[in-house]
Amino acid sequence: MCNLENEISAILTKVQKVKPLVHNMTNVVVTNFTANGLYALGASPVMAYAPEEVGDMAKIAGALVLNLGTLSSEQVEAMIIAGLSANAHGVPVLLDPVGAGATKFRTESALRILREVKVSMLRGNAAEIAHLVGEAREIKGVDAGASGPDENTELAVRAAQELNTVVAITGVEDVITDGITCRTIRGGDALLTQVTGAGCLLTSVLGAFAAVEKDLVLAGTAGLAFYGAAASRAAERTATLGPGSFQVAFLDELAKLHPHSLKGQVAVSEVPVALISTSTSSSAGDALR
Ligand SMILES: Nc1ncnc2c1ncn2[C@@H]1O[C@H](COP(=O)(O)OP(=O)(O)OP(=O)(O)O)[C@@H](O)[C@H]1O
Ligand SMILES: Cc1ncsc1CCO
Ligand SMILES: [Mg+2]
Repeated sequence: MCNLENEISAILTKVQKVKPLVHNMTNVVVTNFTANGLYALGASPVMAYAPEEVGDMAKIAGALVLNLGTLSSEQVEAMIIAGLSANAHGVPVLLDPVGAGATKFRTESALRILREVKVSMLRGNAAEIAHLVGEAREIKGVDAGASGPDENTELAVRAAQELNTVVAITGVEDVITDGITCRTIRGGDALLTQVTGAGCLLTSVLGAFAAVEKDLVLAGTAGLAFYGAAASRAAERTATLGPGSFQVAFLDELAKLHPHSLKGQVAVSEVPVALISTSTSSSAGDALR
């Protein structure tokens, strides 16, 4: 498993070297945090929304991130223009279906984008992803409800197979899968749930990793692992202070990430997909502890 750690670390180094341009069509709540988080990581953010320009911006980006957090029908149309341009130019498209399941418009818009655009990676909390495959799970606005199974490997594999994309489900434990390879990533800190946009920034960070690595399960594993490591380190310093201090420390820790930052902070496990489809999953040992 040392090999996996080396491969993951090399992707971080590549992000820091290439500084990929990430085109974000995101929500009004998290725009500034997303830009600052991408800068901290070493990437270049740009936000562009006008239907007249999104096609041109998407084609020069390293990745396009579509986030439905404060969507309007006009924005969905612009996202489809951007997505099709990205598809035509080989630019990976990431979708964050914020609040899917909370309203019909959100669920239908996410499904429409998945139908009309080739989405490379879908990242959401368990409730959002569940609603996209017709499984009802408690969702409170943009937050996953407390109920539901602890493990999301089965849901992630099913979603990846049915929606034909790489799926990342985040929560206490993160999962990433293309329906064939499946990994869980355990790290981070519950303080992330008290900072708005921790999930939205994560999707954009995954965009930066996808921009430099074609194997999207590997890119996603790296993005999830380093994001968790930065959060764990920030929480070590600020847990007694609160979410405001944590948010600032988290940006600082994203900027300090280096290839050895995962040590002792994050556990990555391979989960055999054959076991997932027949029963609830079982993890096959920690890879990075
Ligand atoms: N209880 C927890 N303990 C540790 N890390 C967590 C916990 N809950 C979520 N996270 C981490 O928080 C980050 C955001 O995931 P989350 O599932 O909360 O996204 P989200 O619901 O889409 O967030 P938002 O919509 O507010 O941006 C991920 O890195 C995830 O691993
Ligand atoms: C709070 C909130 N509402 C719509 S988007 C958003 C940011 C976190 O998803
Ligand atoms: Mg979210």
